[in-house]
Amino acid sequence: MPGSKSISNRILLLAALSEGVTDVCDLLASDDTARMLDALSTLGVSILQIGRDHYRLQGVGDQFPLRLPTTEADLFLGNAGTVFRPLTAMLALAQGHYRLSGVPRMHERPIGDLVDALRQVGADITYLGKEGFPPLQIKPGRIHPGEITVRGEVSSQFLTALLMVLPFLRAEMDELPVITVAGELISRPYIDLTIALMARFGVQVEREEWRRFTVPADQRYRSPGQVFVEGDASSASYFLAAGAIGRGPVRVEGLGRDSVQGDIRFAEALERMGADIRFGDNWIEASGPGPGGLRAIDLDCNHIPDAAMTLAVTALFARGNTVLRNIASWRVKETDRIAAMAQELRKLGAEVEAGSDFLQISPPRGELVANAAIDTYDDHRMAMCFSLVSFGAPVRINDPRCVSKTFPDYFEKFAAIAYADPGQGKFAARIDSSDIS
Ligand SMILES: O=C(O)C1=C[C@@H](OP(=O)(O)O)[C@@H](O)[C@H](O)C1
Ligand SMILES: C=C(OP(=O)(O)O)C(=O)O
Repeated sequence: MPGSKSISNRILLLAALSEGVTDVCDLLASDDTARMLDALSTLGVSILQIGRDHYRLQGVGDQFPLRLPTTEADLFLGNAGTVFRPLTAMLALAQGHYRLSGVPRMHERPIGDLVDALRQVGADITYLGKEGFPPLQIKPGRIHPGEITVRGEVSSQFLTALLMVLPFLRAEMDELPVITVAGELISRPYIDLTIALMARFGVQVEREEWRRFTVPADQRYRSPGQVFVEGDASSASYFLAAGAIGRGPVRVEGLGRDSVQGDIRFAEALERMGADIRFGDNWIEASGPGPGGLRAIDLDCNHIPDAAMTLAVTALFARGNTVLRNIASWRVKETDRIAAMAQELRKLGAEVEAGSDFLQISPPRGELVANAAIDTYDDHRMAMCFSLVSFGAPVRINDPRCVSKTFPDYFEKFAAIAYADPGQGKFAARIDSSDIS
């Protein structure tokens, strides 16, 4: 598996904010990590590419207030939530003038909760377009330590962003910088991931439940020297589903039973659907009962928002009605994923009910509709998920290159599992640069 997007971008940011030199190995090569690398080097962080997936960063050091070598920059951050949100927090604390923008869809993805939270500690942030959304203008603020309250129900990335800069809100007296979460906190495993990676860079977060977070004074980010990025658990979900839908086995390498990524729990969902899952230290393997042998599932997906999309397409191969609950955050990601998923599944003959925060999917009574043209809405996960349809019927996937957000050679790898076992019947993939079928 290619490196985890969530780990890659966190490590790059933490390395940039550390004292010392960090060697980052097995970094994901994709649009989202390119946005982070470009932004950090524009901001004056020295980054050396040593090998294809190996980068050396010289951190700007831990200082209060935070100062970056570049004090004025216009940053284009694409559609990368794991870049836009954390950099907003970092630059709000830095004493400079920065403009942050992205693709049109990024300008429809909310950021108001994070901006409100940063303003509580003196950040100077202006909306350049619609109130509550990028693009943003950041100016030197009068940053002071204090209590921050942030809402947790739109995206966990706001809390992640605040946690990562919390060591820079160092109190001058006894007061500790504290973050309190208001309302429900969604996508919680990503917060565990943030805290685990901060610890690797020498900063221990203390928390009471998932409500109150603090960094005891005088902890600074220090480079761990060398860090390795685990394989991406969300990317693994497509291959594990392939193993479950076909007979498999399909083995993914680069992550295993002790993964720090929440999406590893996708494997449990497949198991509940009837797949056979095995874990090693550095691999996961899925095999299945074959087409038609899986059972539908009713699942609260709050903890696996990305991998849950893979379940929606796997549901086409399962007996019964699959219900995916607690997925309201899908509406503000790369596209409105609830609407997009419902629309495209229906093209295959599935019966789909889409609610504000759930999807119910019943597979077609007979065969899947053959040669449906699936639209991908510039959403990498739509393209990757719908490749699984090919286990049941030929399918065309429009604009497939959107996979470059997190997995540029996805279809080449997917085709490789097809060719690895031609005995599985009608399954074959044809790829050229503009068209996948
Ligand atoms: O922190 C992260 O790395 C991520 C958090 C999740 O977003 P939300 O917290 O908005 O659900 C997830 O969907 C995204 O792909 C990556
Ligand atoms: C939601 C996703 O991305 P982002 O990091 O841009 O939020 C995703 O990768 O599914």
